Amino acid sequence: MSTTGEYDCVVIGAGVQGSFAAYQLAKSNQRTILLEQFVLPHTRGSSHGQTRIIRKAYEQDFYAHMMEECYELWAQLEREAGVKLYRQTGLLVMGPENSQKYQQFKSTLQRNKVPMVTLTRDNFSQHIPHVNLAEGDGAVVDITAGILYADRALKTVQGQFQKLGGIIRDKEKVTDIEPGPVVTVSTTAGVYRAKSVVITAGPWANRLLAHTGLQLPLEVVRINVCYWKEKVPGSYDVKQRFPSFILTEGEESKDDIYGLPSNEYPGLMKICHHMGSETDPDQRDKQTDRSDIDILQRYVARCFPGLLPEPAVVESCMYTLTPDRHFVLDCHPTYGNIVIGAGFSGHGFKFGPIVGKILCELSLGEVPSYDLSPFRIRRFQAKTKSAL
Ligand SMILES: Cc1cc2nc3c(=O)[nH]c(=O)nc-3n(C[C@H](O)[C@H](O)[C@H](O)COP(=O)(O)OP(=O)(O)OC[C@H]3O[C@@H](n4cnc5c(N)ncnc54)[C@H](O)[C@@H]3O)c2cc1C
Ligand SMILES: O=C(O)[C@@H]1CCCCN1
Repeated sequence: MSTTGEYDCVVIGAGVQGSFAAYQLAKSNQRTILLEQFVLPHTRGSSHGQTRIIRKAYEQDFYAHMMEECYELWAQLEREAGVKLYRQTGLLVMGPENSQKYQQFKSTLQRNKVPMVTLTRDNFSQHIPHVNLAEGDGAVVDITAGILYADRALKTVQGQFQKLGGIIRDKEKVTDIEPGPVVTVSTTAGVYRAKSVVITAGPWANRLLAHTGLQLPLEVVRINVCYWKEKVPGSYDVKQRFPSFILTEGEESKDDIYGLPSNEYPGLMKICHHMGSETDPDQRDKQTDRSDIDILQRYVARCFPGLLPEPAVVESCMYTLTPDRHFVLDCHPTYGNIVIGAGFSGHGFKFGPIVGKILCELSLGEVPSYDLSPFRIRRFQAKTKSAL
């Protein structure tokens, strides 16, 4: 059966960003439809899984600043829906004391007056048992950081969107976008017309943008999401107040290694490498490279003596990376009523509520609440191929 409809806005892609954009649009009284290619909930994109880190500890002030309001928006959603989405764990940031990256994390926390604790080599093991701090590494804790219950968050925001009258159509893949003052969106089941379209297609962003003559410099990588078994159950448990952590650089890798306390699978701690191997999003499981797991095994053996240095569970997820690892939040350069949220580069979940708000503002032609210069498409210059 074919469906057609007229809307104020069509949002393409029901991951965390599209779901929050749709919710914000519905809150602004926009007749909104959210289209998703797979049956919801699914594990084929970037927003699935039980947990994500939320933090203000960043190298850049603009992220720490956006997170101020974002924490409030998460709390607002929790109150509105009567669910718990956030749990404070603190975030331990470790890295070579003299490296620029580690120092930037530390100074951003200080400048933005984020409650924090600096650990010395002497008191480190008293506060963080069962972890070896590498020689020359410093350690600070962002006290306000924690974990978000990701799957639950997605379900909640989609539910709130529907309560506001929003429509979700899953198992409905967008196959064409025809730009114009009224945009026509064709799917495997129908045709929709809307004053504006928001594209939040995660790893598939360039597939959709191809219909609009735009390609962004995005690289899709597969991440092996590894869980490691505690030798003594409970050693790294969220209930024992073990924190989440980020290692900014280590002996094993120049890229971050990060972890979350045991929570979703009792007795298993999640530790991953913040980089993976390139993949086609439709062929994710054909990418079988395990070099990230090798790096992690060496790291766990060196620094987490209470874990077995072999992953007990490996799941998959994808990052959509921009060259500078900053997001794309912008209007299409040729068609102002096509709004793009893409390239969340493996750190976008925590920003969902604020990304949704910004994409809604762009879609309504309002002045965005934040300076979007780090997120504009024009920063890519020569790398952005416009086929028009
Ligand atoms: C292993 C891992 C760990 C992470 N850790 C953190 C963390 O600790 N903290 C944090 O803040 N962030 C983290 N992130 C990043 C965060 O999860 C992502 O930035 C975020 O989920 C991206 O959401 P998205 O909505 O852009 O993409 P997606 O979730 O991929 O959503 C895009 C959706 O669009 C749909 N779609 C695509 N094409 C079409 C089409 N043609 N028609 C209809 N629908 C379509 C897809 O099916 C998909 O559902 C992590 C990511 C991974 C993979
Ligand atoms: O966004 C985050 O907070 C984490 C940090 C480490 C890499 C993966 N994403």
